[in-house]
Amino acid sequence: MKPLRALCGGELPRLVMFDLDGTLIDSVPDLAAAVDRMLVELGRAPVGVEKVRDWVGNGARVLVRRALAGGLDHATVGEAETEEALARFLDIYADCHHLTALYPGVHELLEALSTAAVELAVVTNKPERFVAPLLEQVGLGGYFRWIIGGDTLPQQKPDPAALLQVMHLAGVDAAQALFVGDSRNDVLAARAAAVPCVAVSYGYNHGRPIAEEKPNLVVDNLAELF
Ligand SMILES: O=C(O)COP(=O)(O)O
Ligand SMILES: [Mg+2]
Repeated sequence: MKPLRALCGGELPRLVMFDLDGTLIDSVPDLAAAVDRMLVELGRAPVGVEKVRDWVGNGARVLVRRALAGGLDHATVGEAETEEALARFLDIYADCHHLTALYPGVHELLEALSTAAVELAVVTNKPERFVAPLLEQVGLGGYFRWIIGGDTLPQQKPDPAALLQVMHLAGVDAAQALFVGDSRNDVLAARAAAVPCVAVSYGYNHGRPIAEEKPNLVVDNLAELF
């Protein structure tokens, strides 16, 4: 696991925290199906998977607001409209997990890290209630000691609060930890927590190359890490 050691001062990290959507799982086909069903129920036109791919990354509430606005800028969407649509979306998405799949290399990396007794966590902006069932469904049920969702704490990424919380629970400082994500929010959260950040090139970053955010390392497949 040479690339991991190189990022953590020559030692293996003691804790690796992972983003979920776009990093471990390709969840956009299901998220898009749920967004489109919500829009149709509200009497609007569906938007399709490519648009939704660019709108994921700031949690369910922002995703729904972007869908209502038809674009990234959702400032004009009203509160009552948001609440009604969000309730529908959460209800629909709860039954919409059959298209979600693991990315290549994920299972192998998690297996290698847990064999090396590295602690693992998920830090996602996705609502917490969906995380454990999804991990179970894609065969990652047993790997993660801590799961922080987008509604677990008052703050979401890019705020570093969730990363700091997991490091505190694990008794690990920033130099012994690593964060792996796919979006600008992940790189910013890791930087604010002073944790080295690996970014995957295949995820969801509003259609922009993640290298622009200057993570410590970019990989095309997580298997490159070991
Ligand atoms: O639900 C989202 O918006 C994205 O979640 P993520 O933080 O796992 O990428
Ligand atoms: Mg992500």
